[in-house]
Amino acid sequence: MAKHQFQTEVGQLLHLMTHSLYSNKEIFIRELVSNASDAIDKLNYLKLTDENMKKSIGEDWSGEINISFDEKDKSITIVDNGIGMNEEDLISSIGTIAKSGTKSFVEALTGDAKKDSNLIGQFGVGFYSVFMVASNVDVISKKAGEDTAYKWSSTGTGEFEIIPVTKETNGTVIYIKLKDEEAEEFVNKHRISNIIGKYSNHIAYPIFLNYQEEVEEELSEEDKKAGKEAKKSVENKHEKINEATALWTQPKSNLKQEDYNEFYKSISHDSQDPLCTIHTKAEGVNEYTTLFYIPKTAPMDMYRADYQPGVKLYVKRVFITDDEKELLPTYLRFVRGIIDSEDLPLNVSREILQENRILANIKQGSVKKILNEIKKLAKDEEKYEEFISQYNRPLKEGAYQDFTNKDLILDLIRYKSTKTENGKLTSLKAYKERANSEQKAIYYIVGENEKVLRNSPLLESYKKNDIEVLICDDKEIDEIITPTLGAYQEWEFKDITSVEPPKVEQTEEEKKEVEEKFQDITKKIKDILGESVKEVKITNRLSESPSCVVKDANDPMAQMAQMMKAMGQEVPESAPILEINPDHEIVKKLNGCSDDSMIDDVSWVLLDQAKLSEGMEITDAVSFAQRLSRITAKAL
Ligand SMILES: Nc1ncnc2c1ncn2[C@@H]1O[C@H](COP(=O)(O)OP(=O)(O)OP(=O)(O)O)[C@@H](O)[C@H]1O
Repeated sequence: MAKHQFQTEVGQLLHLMTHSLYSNKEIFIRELVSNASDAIDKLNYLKLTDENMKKSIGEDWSGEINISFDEKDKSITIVDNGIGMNEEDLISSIGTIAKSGTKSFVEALTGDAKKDSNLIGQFGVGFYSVFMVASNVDVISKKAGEDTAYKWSSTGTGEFEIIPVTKETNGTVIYIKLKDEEAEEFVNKHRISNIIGKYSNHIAYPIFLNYQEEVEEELSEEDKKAGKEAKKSVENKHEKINEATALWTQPKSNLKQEDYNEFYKSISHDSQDPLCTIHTKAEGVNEYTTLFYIPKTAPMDMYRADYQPGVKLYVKRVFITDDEKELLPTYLRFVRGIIDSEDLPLNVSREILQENRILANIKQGSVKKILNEIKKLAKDEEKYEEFISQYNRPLKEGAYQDFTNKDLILDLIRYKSTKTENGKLTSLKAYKERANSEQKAIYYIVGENEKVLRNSPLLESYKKNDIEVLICDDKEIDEIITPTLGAYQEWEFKDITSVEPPKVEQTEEEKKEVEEKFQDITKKIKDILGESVKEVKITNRLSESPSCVVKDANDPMAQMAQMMKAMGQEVPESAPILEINPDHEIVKKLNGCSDDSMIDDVSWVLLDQAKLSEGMEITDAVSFAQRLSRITAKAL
């Protein structure tokens, strides 16, 4: 008898399952049935592709799931004739954490039972949900093609044990001894049938419910009159309780949204209905069916490098893989669903898949279809807000990655802007429609804090000229992606921190005159600030602020830095250009000032407060405070 300790995270998880996640307990049946169906999928595939396996399990083998219950024993048993597990599989699949996601699951728990139980499937910890209702679980399994069977048992506390046992056929038996307080609810024919009907109706294999029922003999009228007593006997029932047809093979006209929703829940483990359902049959050069869903809430692992892909590949209804990230481009990794191809060979290997032309066509068609459906969704403002709140970021990735569909994706992305308020967003199309047709550019500013961006002195001249500026406050992605976007319908994207400000009414002569007037002071400030600034110059982009900092657009190092950032490398910030406002009181007075220590202090304050207004860090906060005190003292 071999005892094993659960890995720490499994231990934590089990503790949570048994103590905290008490709402929606019924999903344990869905999770176990879905595992059984996956196990049959795997063997089905081997039967079709591996002659030895076909011989070993027999030509006539076909997958099925059997559920039985025992009222006296307070137990439910779920049996499948799928691929099964050997000792190693049992340890690695249901003892240790096979997937790194489980740790994040434990970390992501909110304490809200309903939300937390919704997380269960997303992290692939489905099996453990059984401990919400079980006091003891035995998993008896024999791997197809092997001789020894094993029994895994656990009470869901610190450890589990595995022993060899005898079992004739391949597959897995899950014996669930229910906690006393759960038995009444779940050891019940109607309850089990309802749960299966709700979550597992379209599992592609038959699910049978086996139970015993006491039946009374039907008496004839004569016998009744004669007072004969009806004999009672116990009958063994074997009833199919699901449709057992792959949902996506049915014509759309036969399916209700309700059917689609339940199927979605069974494949995604999400407890919410999907935001959008896209069912397509493609006929022509390639024949295939796709059924895609967009979840209401983005999958928890969307920003993890080891995210689980959400699309399963089938060939002629035979499951091939659910672990292929190439089925859709990475920016659509939130999409859930299936692709079923009529043309791919059954024995496709991963290598073949990656360079397969048929699959490439399917992928291309699927992306177009999904993007067009999102475009349709955009017509419903409320629904689209919901969508954008979850998926604006992956769409931005798409505009960067997917050159073919860039224009379509740009139409789907939404932005904050100086002309939107209260969390409302704008499309680029609407931006363009609002703008003066002479503008011919889309202006934007990037940073990490919306409030700082909205108050940036750099916006002053745009406001004065009634030019809208996009507020890109998702810095991590906007900073890399926006400069690479090029143009939207011929209007180039322009970063306002590195382009000339919009024109103000000023002749060349007037400009020259002002520059000459401030020539000495700008030189003095540059001498004081030294390497901290690249240049100091007079600007006409400001109205209320005395100064601002901008990037040097023509600096080849700045372009290089942009490229390095896009490749995920750390880049040292290069010195900015300090621009000062000749119409501002401070600058005017500074120009006539003869107190050198005052000029020194004010020069640094002009630089530091301009940096602070852009949300940048200043090098020496203590000196900044001291300078302000000195200036204030003199001014009083
Ligand atoms: N009935 C079964 N037959 C064969 N293997 C099984 C069975 N049940 C579970 N397993 C194995 O145990 C693993 C863990 O199952 P679990 O339900 O915890 O997660 P999962 O099914 O991989 O993920 P998810 O719940 O997201 O689908 C499975 O991946 C599978 O390898």
